[in-house]
Amino acid sequence: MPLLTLPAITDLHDDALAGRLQHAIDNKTKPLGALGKIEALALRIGAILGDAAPVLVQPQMLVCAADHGLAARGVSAFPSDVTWQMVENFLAGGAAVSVLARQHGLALTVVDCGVRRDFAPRDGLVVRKVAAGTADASAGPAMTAAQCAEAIGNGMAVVRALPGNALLLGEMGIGNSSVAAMLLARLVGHDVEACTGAGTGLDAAGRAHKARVLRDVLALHAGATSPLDALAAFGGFEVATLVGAVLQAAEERRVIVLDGFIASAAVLVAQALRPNVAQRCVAAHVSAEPGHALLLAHLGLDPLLHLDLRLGEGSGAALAWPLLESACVILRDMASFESAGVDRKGAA
Ligand SMILES: Cc1cc2ncn([C@H]3O[C@H](COP(=O)(O)O)[C@@H](O)[C@H]3O)c2cc1C
Ligand SMILES: O=C(O)c1cccnc1
Repeated sequence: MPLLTLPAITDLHDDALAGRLQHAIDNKTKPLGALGKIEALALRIGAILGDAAPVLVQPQMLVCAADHGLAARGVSAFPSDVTWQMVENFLAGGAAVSVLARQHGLALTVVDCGVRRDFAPRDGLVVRKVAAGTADASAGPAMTAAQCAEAIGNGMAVVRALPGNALLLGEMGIGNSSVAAMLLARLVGHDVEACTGAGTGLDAAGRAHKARVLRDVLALHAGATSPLDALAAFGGFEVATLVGAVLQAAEERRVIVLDGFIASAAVLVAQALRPNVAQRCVAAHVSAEPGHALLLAHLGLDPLLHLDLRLGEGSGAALAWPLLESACVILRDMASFESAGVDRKGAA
């Protein structure tokens, strides 16, 4: 009996639709290609939603939170308690992702995937706790295969219950930039040093310590080479839950909006499991974490924004959201040369 059945993700390739979308964009009242990357964005959203006049409805910001045993090894500038404190802040409406989600009309759902502290029930909180934090990955696997499967299944179930056709990815979990670095190093083959950044703000010595710890953890789990084994070895519950969320959203052909390094690491795992996932993705921005550019390049995704963000939470995805809406409005509402009676280049 498999622990979990992952959805099949079809290839979106559709020459007829791609042709219609390209024709629509090229006939808008502008020089060819003049809307730059917004044109590519419009083509992508149209392809994902299977519609030459796409409408984004009920966008969902999903912030998955959990704690990491590895945080005890001093790989973050902040203590693990910040994870639950920030969950409270998300729910109280005061965090960056809370205010940006409110500004842009994004429904915010926070998932307790494995935070060490329990939360009082309230609107906007979904409890899908696998355990109170992962085990220390420097001593053994962060999670068992069964826990990993449970978290992925949780992410699938959470998205299944959410309306809309767009999913924005967010996360919170002190220590999780280490998880993203190790997943990138293992699944793509980069040296871990190149994947390791300051996270919440380590200085040079702290970053060197972090890279040493991660190198040892990678060596301890040298046999964890498959996507699921690597995910179980390094964690975390929020990343695994996001993997499930991404797979479910991909199956349903929702537009998946990546945030920073950590949310993107969940997409890296999902794409390694199901190679058509990245077709459904939009990279909101490239974060200041050095691994993020490497990760996006591997996925073949071109980030919309370069803002030196290094926050996570889904904040960058929320900031990029208006660009997705603009891309759809351009496809739907902008006049064509014919409809507006504007002469084309070379017309008499
Ligand atoms: C106050 C505060 C708010 C945050 N919101 C997101 N993160 C971010 O920082 C963490 C990753 O960095 P590291 O691996 O160095 O711990 C994640 O929880 C991430 O979302 C935050 C971090 C802090 C301190
Ligand atoms: O890029 C990110 O997602 C990020 C970077 C630093 C800290 N937390 C998140």
